[in-house]
Amino acid sequence: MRIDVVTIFPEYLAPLELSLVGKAHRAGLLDLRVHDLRTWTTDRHRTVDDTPIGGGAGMVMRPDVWGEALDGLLGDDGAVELLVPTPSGERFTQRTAERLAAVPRLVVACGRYEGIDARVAEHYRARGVPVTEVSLGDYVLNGGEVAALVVVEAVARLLPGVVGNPDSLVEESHGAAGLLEYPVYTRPPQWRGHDVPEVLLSGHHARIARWRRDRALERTAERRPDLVARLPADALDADDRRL
Ligand SMILES: CN1CCN(Cc2ccc(Cn3ccc4ccc(-c5n[nH]c(N)c5C#N)cc43)cc2)CC1
Repeated sequence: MRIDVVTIFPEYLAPLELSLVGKAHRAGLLDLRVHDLRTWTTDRHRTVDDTPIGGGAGMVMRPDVWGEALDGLLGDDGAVELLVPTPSGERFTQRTAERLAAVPRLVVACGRYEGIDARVAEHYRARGVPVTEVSLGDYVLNGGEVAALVVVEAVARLLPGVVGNPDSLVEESHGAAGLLEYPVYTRPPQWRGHDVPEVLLSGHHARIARWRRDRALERTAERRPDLVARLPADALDADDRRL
């Protein structure tokens, strides 16, 4: 999979050269390329923004500079998806990450200021490019770079060979079960007067699995009742319903 990230702050994406994503990049499992949007400016001040038409505070990113940058990165063969982080986007979820992990090429357009001129997304949609506008959540960031870091990491870890133990991708929070993750522990069994739950030391796998599911259900009901409400009717068995 190839991911191109376009930004006026390329150094913001430097953390992607660390850890798993960096290893995947170096191993050739992920072709990650970061581009400075100012490369495509033509004036001596390398201008990427202008005042908003219709008035309002702040500045808007110019369509012409973005067009020059994206024309070079987006074909019109549909094999490339344009991802635009924005406060007004659809919520980015694990389902989004799973879908994007199957896309051959992704171009992430990181806006700044008040955002990117709306005609940019409109133009590439009209040219048949799949364009997805995503938001990380209901809070305000200063630009799309943090979202790009999140998207690249969430997608890259789903690519074959990136995560050492693929089983760890199965039992994940917000995974197929739709529940939050159960609490995890490691050694020592006693730490500052806090003991690991006895059942986890029992070696009784069925009881451990039951305990973990119970804790996941309790956590989800307590912290994310919206996820419980979305569970399919057959998701909870009789044991679950005793809680
Ligand atoms: C007058 N009002 C009219 C509404 N605007 C709204 C607004 C517009 C842009 C920005 C800054 N910004 C620029 C590009 C960009 C991309 C993503 C995100 C982003 N924020 N939160 C998420 N979950 C994000 C994601 N993903 C923010 C971005 C902030 C606030 C304010 C002024």
